Amino acid sequence: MKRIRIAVQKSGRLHDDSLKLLKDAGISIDNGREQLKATSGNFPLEVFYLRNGDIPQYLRDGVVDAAIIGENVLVEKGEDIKTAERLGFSKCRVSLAVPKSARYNGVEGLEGARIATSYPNTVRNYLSKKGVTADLHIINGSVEIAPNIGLADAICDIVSSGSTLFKNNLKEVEVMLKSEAVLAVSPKISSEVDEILKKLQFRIQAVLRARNSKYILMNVPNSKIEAVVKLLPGMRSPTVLPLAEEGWSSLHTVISEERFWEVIDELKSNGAEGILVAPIEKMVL
Ligand SMILES: Nc1ncnc2c1ncn2[C@@H]1O[C@H](COP(=O)(O)OP(=O)(O)OP(=O)(O)O)[C@@H](O)[C@H]1O
Ligand SMILES: O=P(O)(O)OC[C@H]1O[C@H](OP(=O)(O)OP(=O)(O)O)[C@H](O)[C@@H]1O
Ligand SMILES: [Mg+2]
Repeated sequence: MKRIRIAVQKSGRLHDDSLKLLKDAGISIDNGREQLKATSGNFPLEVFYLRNGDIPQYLRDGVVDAAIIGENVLVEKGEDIKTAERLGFSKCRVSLAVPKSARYNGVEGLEGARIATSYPNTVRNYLSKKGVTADLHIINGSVEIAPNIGLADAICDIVSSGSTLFKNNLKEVEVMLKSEAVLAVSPKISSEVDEILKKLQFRIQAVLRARNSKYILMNVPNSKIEAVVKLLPGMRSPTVLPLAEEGWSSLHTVISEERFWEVIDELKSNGAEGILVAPIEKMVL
C-alpha cells in the first residue's frame, strides 16, 4: 500500500509539537526517533526524522512528500516549495538587531555593515528591496554573540521572547518575517500520495480548529436568551435547553477562547451564571 512520507525535525524545537499534532490527529507512530524512519500502524504514513535545515532539499528532490517545518526555513531555502497548512506552533520572527548602544536610523544605515546570520538569503532579499548591500557573515549558531566579540555590527536571527537579545545587549530593530510551523509539500508528490495528504490535512484541520475553540455551557434567565445568543453565534447556533427550574435555560455553544474572554463581562451582565468552559478534542465543520 502507498504511504505518505513526512519529514519531522529529528530533535529540536519542532520535534515534540510535530509528533503531538500527528498523535492528536489519531496517527500512532510506532518506533522512537533513534530510527531514521518510523511507520504508523493505523494511517498510511512514514515519518522521516531529519534536520530542519535539510528538509527543503528533501522536499525538492521528492525524497519526502511533505514535512513539518519552520516557515522561516522555507523562506530561506525553499521559496519554490508550497505550504499546505499553517500549524499554529513554534511562532517566532526573524529580525535584525543591533547593539543597544548603537544609534539606529533605519535599514539604510546598514549599508556596508557586517551582519552575522544563519539566514543569508532572507537578509539579502530584505535589504536589496530597500537598496541596501551589507557584508554578510554566515554562522550557524550563537549568532547573538557576534557583535559582542567584534565579529559584526548587527545580526539577523530568530526572536521569540526576546530574552536572547536582551542577554546579549542587543535591540530588535526590524522584523523581517513572522514564522510558525507549517505543513510543506513536495513539488514531486504523486497524485496517489496527494490523496493521502488530503486525508492528513482534513485530520490536522480538525485538530487545529478544536485547539482554538472551547465548548461553553451556562445558565441564562429566559428573558436574556436572545441577548446572549447575539453574543455567541456558535457553529450554527447555540443549543438552548430548559432547566428544571422555571424561567431558566442552559445554553451550550462553541467559541474561540479569544472570543470567550472578549464577551465574558457582557455574558455576566446579561445574567449568565454557572459558566463552564471545556476543551474540544476534534472539530469537523
Ligand atoms: N526561540 C524560538 N521560539 C519559537 N520558535 C523557534 C525558536 N527558535 C526556533 N524556532 C522555530 O523552530 C525551528 C527549529 O528550530 P531549532 O533551533 O530546533 O532548529 P535548528 O537548529 O534551526 O534546525 P536543525 O534541525 O536543522 O538543527 C526554527 O526553524 C524556527 O521555525
Ligand atoms: O527570543 P528568544 O525566546 O530568546 O529565542 C530566540 C533564540 O532561540 C533560538 O535559539 P535556540 O534556543 O533554538 O538555540 P540554537 O541556537 O542552538 O538553535 C534562536 O536562534 C534564538 O537564539
Ligand atoms: Mg534554534
